[in-house]
Amino acid sequence: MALRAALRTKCALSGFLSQPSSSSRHGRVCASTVLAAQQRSNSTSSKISVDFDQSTGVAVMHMKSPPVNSLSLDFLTEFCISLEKLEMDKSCRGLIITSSLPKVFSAGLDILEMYGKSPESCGEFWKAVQEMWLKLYSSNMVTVAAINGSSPAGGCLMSLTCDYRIMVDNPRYSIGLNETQLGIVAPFWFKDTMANTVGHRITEMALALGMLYSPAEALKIGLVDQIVPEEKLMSTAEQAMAKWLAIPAHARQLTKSMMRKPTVDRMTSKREADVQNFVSFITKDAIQNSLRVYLEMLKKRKA
Ligand SMILES: CCCCC/C=C\C/C=C\C=C\CC(=O)SCCNC(=O)CCNC(=O)[C@H](O)C(C)(C)COP(=O)(O)OP(=O)(O)OC[C@H]1O[C@@H](n2cnc3c(N)ncnc32)[C@H](O)[C@@H]1OP(=O)(O)O
Repeated sequence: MALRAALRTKCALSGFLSQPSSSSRHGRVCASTVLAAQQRSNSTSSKISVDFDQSTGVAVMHMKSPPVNSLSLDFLTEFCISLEKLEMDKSCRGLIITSSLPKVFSAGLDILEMYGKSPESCGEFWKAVQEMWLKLYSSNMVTVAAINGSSPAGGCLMSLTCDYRIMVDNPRYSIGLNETQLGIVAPFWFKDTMANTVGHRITEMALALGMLYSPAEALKIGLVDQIVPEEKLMSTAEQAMAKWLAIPAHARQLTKSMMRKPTVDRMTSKREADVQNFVSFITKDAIQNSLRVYLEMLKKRKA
């Protein structure tokens, strides 16, 4: 409810995909300049910026929340607002999600939202995570993840909700659902999303061991669809997008829904219980202790 209220308030306050301003009142301008301006629009919030090209119907969402694009409540709220607005704009048919930060696509859920927080805060946070997943996994747009850095846990989940994943081929980057390494358990809908992509057995091993894969390994198991050099990432994403957009929209959307609906329905039917499960699990002393140890390890690794 809090997320929905925040979405309503923010939507009302901010103009999204701000109308391109015509510069004609400042005198004569080149027609192609005006056309280009009319065909592109930009929206920026503190953690997300969106470039929308009306000539292609494709928006690029840049995650820009240093240091690691962790999915905090604020980040998720902004993310969902941006997504909802794009979804409502009938001229937007495709979305590419990428990171503006070097080396990191997204570090996954913000651990500080789960550590030392009240049950109420944890519950609100979890609802926002559910909302992000639901919106992305059932989006009518073609969604492409352009993964230009590490993408553990919730970052991997975000990528998995997209229709197509392209990752930069840099062995320093990794991707996977590594929750067990933090002493926590990926919820059933994280597991379902991964199993729908790479199959049951690979998911079982990957989750149990908290596996993080290099781009080449991720390609091998089908966790990503393509790996490319960094400089080719966006052009490859645009090419993939064009291929998906060439399919008649109703046929593509119905097929997507047919493939994903059982997973979406399972989650939505258990949504409340899932929040309760998360809150009671994450606030346990033993789990809080595991998160503390993991946070300390992250800090030590840095030192
Ligand atoms: C049976 C019932 C089950 C019910 C369900 C119950 C529970 C499910 C619960 C939760 C599911 C959670 C999914 C998640 O997403 S958990 C998050 C997992 N994420 C990670 O493990 C990533 C950790 N981070 C890293 O590995 C690296 O930071 C990374 C490779 C992403 C980047 O490395 P880099 O060297 O560039 O940066 P660092 O120096 O490591 O980090 C900089 C800074 O950022 C802090 N930080 C990193 N990740 C996070 C994060 N996820 N949340 C919050 N903060 C993060 C890091 O500590 C550094 O901070 P500081 O030292 O500068 O203060």
